[in-house]
Amino acid sequence: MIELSHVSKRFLNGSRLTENGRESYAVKDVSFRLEKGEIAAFLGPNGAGKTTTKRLITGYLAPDQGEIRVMGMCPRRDGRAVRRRLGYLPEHNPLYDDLTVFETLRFAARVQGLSGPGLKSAIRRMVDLCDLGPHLKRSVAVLSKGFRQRVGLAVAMIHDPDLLILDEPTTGLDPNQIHYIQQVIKNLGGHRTVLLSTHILHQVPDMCSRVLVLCEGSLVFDDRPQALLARGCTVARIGVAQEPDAVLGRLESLGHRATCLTQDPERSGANPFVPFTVEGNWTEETLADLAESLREHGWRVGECVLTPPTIESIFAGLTAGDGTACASSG
Ligand SMILES: Nc1ncnc2c1ncn2[C@@H]1O[C@H](COP(=O)(O)OP(=O)(O)OP(=O)(O)O)[C@@H](O)[C@H]1O
Repeated sequence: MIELSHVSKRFLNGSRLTENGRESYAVKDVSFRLEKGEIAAFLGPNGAGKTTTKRLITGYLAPDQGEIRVMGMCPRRDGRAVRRRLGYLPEHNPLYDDLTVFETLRFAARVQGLSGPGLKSAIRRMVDLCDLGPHLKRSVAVLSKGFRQRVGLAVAMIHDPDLLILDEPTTGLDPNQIHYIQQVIKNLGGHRTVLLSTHILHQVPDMCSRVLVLCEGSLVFDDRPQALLARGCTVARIGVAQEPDAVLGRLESLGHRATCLTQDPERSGANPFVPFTVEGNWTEETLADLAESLREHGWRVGECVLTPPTIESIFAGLTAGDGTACASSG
């Protein structure tokens, strides 16, 4: 369905070098293949190269190196044919405020070359899928963000595309609307391929069958969500009755990355222990060793617990860029 093979893209902004003297690529030697029916989360920190990759897939940009195939076609050479089978919901969901919902759908259908009974049934399908029936006569200008997003999704899908690219489809929505959009997207899997970027990571395991993570232009992860979760390191939570800076310094000198969990430890009341999280692939044994080495330093150590990894902590480790994630195993 989509195949990228060693694709690179560089923007020439006068300077082609980064501060450390390396050539700067927006996308660097990226290869992946998505099959029909897959719902893939396309993740990465700001500036990782997600939008550039999506623009390469849609044919808006040409790669400097490598090859892209979308449904067997080259998105640059066969741009029109590719776009006929591709739906795109951009992050800011541009809609015409002076049209009603019905007019918006009709306009989108016409732009896709639909007319007559085909146009009518396409609108009906989208009204059912995105539950827009009671809102058809409303002006887009007065829609809530959630309904606006449903209309954007309907516009992107009105021509029944095989491939759907969604840019942050649930950002800024309330939990009910997020749930609704998630269900719509989940139901698309099987017969359509969906490439979806989001910063709301905890949605990913439930919604997606595949996860791609970009970092500084390179693909750093490509597998199932379960494989991503399995990569996580168990984090230690530890309470120490001591000045946070002293504890952080001590942990750092022992080779651990730690964070103080209380902004203002003075206010922690009767409890003298300041809580910290310490990254690493901890076990009960290695955590006990750490506590012991802090006690040997003359400090009182309180609660020590292991906390399972979250998708957010795994993502942070994958995209830290300094290779230290999960390195400090206690
Ligand atoms: N048209 C352009 N001209 C010059 N540099 C660009 C252009 N588009 C993107 N870049 C640069 O390429 C890099 C990747 O940007 P891109 O927008 O693809 O990242 P992103 O992962 O989509 O980020 P975000 O999550 O913030 O949208 C960034 O350093 C960005 O500044």
